[in-house]
Amino acid sequence: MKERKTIMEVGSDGIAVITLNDPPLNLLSHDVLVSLKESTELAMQRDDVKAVVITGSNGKFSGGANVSAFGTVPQGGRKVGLWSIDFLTDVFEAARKPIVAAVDGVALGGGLEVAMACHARISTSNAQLGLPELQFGILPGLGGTQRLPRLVGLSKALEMLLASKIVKGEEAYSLGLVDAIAPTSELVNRACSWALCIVEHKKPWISSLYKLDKLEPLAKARIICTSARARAKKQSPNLEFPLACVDVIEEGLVSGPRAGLWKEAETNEELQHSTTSKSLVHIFFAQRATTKVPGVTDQGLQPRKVYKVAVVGGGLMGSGIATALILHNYSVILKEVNEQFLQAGIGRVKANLKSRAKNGNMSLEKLDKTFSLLRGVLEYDSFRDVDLVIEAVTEDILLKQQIFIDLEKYCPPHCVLATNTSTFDLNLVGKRTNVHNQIVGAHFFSPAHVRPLLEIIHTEQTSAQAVLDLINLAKSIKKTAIIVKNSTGFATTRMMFPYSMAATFLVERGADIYKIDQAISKFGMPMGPFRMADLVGFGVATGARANMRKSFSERWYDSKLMQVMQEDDRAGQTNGKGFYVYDGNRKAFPDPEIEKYIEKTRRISGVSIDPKLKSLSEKEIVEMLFFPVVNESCRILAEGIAIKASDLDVASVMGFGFPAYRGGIIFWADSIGPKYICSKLVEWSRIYGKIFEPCAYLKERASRDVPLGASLEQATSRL
Ligand SMILES: C[C@H](O)CC(=O)SCCNC(=O)CCNC(=O)[C@H](O)C(C)(C)COP(=O)(O)OP(=O)(O)OC[C@H]1O[C@@H](n2cnc3c(N)ncnc32)[C@H](O)[C@@H]1OP(=O)(O)O
Repeated sequence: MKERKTIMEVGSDGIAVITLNDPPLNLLSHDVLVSLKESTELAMQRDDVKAVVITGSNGKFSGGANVSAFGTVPQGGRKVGLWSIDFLTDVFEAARKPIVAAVDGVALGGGLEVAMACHARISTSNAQLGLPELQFGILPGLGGTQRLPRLVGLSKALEMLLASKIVKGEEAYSLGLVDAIAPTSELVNRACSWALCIVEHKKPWISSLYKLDKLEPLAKARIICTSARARAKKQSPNLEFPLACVDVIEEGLVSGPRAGLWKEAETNEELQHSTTSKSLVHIFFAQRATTKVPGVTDQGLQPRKVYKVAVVGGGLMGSGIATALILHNYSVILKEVNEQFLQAGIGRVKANLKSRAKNGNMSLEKLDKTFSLLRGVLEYDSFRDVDLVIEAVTEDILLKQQIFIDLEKYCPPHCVLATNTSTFDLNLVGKRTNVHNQIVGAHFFSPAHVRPLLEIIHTEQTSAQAVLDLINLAKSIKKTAIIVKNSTGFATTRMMFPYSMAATFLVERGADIYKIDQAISKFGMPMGPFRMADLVGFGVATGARANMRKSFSERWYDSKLMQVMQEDDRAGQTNGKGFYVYDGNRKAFPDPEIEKYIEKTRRISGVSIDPKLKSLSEKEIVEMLFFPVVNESCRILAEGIAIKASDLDVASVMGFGFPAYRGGIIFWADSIGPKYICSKLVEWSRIYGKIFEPCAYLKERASRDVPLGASLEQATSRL
């Protein structure tokens, strides 16, 4: 028998408790909404029902609409406004009996919209409430754009909507989004009592849609909308949907909430079919798919509990990693080689915490408590009871090898031994040990306590348990992990090297540094390759570059530009002079002087200006920088280094800031088509050589017009 999507129980007090019942998240599928409608109508008809309480099974109210159904035609066809206006507004909110929401767990998107259409809301203090629809490039579609501003005020609503911000129950209460807080064990009872109080006129019966007290006067509201638009444009100049969100809210303020509801429904109908929304939905699922790892997560293994972690090396990476760990309540030992380095490392961790406190993300009391989880050491003696070690010293293979010899000697047998490297072959790192099954790569991105990606690398010999333990640790420190096979540069460093290489290749042949950076920023990257090189610093990653050059010599373009600049004491943002010059506030300015370094580099390399490359359009610049990245990503897939294409999408977005609304590198490439990309690479490789030559995987997919993101099985089934 088909399980019912809502369960209704009528108590002796005359309250019908309707429970959304589609675990784990009670997503609002068509079936769930139909069932909610039927149960609500039944409750309204029954004479023994005085009021209704809506709640969710499995400790969760609802995670909102099922986003995998976006853009598809729902069962029974699509009628704009069917659920938002015909049901939630005209049946549910207009009901003759009061309805109270009892919110635990999550009430997100459509889930919160159902709760806001109720006449009161009781929540637990830890419940998570929000309208994160904009993270999918759509607007709330069940009246959220109209009800949220009327419950919490326009400014707060815009802040929550435009940033997809989720608030906890306590904050929701202080904002007026919920009417009372109750512990989980008493939640439904409290909601029932509240509903009875409404029936007995002891509590107000409020329709959120017509609430006025929180709304700013129209003239002020219009100013707020105008500045919200300006902020949204500045923050995401390529995106239309944040502006559409403000328009829809404003329509409701100017012409009334019902007009706002219609505009919301019509706008959403369009947005759901947009490429932007499809790309963002893709990234959402791609991110969740990263930790489904054949041979690891399908083996019935349980992750071991990690109590104590050691970090070797207190430099920028090590201190960032240690910060990330203590921020998530791990006890951490930080090891350095001498007192001076140790104090510097500890100082960096403290500075990281202080900067969080300064930004209001942490109280001073919490800072002290968090900092107390860190202990600095100079010897390995205290490594005897650690569960996991992360080595994070400079990219020096001999040093790393020595450290792993020591780790084998001092750490317990179960201890996972991770190396934070961006390029080195793990077998080389552990070459002089006998613990290859425990060695795993943990490639963090700097600053490690901020950036959300972790690349986990395994060799043929790494045990599934070690990988699983690290996946689990990543989850607990809120990192998205992609799992890849051991090789030089792994997936992330390798997929991006052709990007900066192509950029300098073009500049040496006449393309303008600042025009390149501008084109790439306009495309949606946080900054262009030269501004990025300045930020990272020229001296950083020299060891990594040398290693990459050795492994990929046949398609490596060895530009001397940075070296020439370094010889003249230009090191990037750190010393105020790189491809840009910087003022005291770290503001970057183009520098005409740069031309002399480029000319010197041209003389060294024997390269001359190419008129075609000197006058590239912005579109051509984007293609010449990113198509080589697509090409290298194809090699990575062909060699089985990444498990699936969507992992590279996640890596490009979370590791390098590739715009999520383009879906990640492979998704974006497929939106252009492998045929076009391959034809361009063929054309450029004929003129400019190996660095642009398309690989066999790309050529083969292009010739058969099979998407690059299709798995091998999918690709084969199209034969
Ligand atoms: C009409 C409306 O206005 C439109 C909407 O409602 S749009 C949807 C709004 N809702 C959201 O944005 C919530 C998105 N989901 C989340 O943020 C998180 O999943 C969560 C906080 C609810 C739960 O997090 P967590 O417990 O870590 O579980 P998580 O792994 O993310 O999700 C569990 C499973 O549910 C799936 N899932 C979660 N939310 C989903 C959604 N809204 N639609 C479809 N699938 C969803 C995940 O893909 C995952 O599937 P898997 O097990 O096959 O990998």
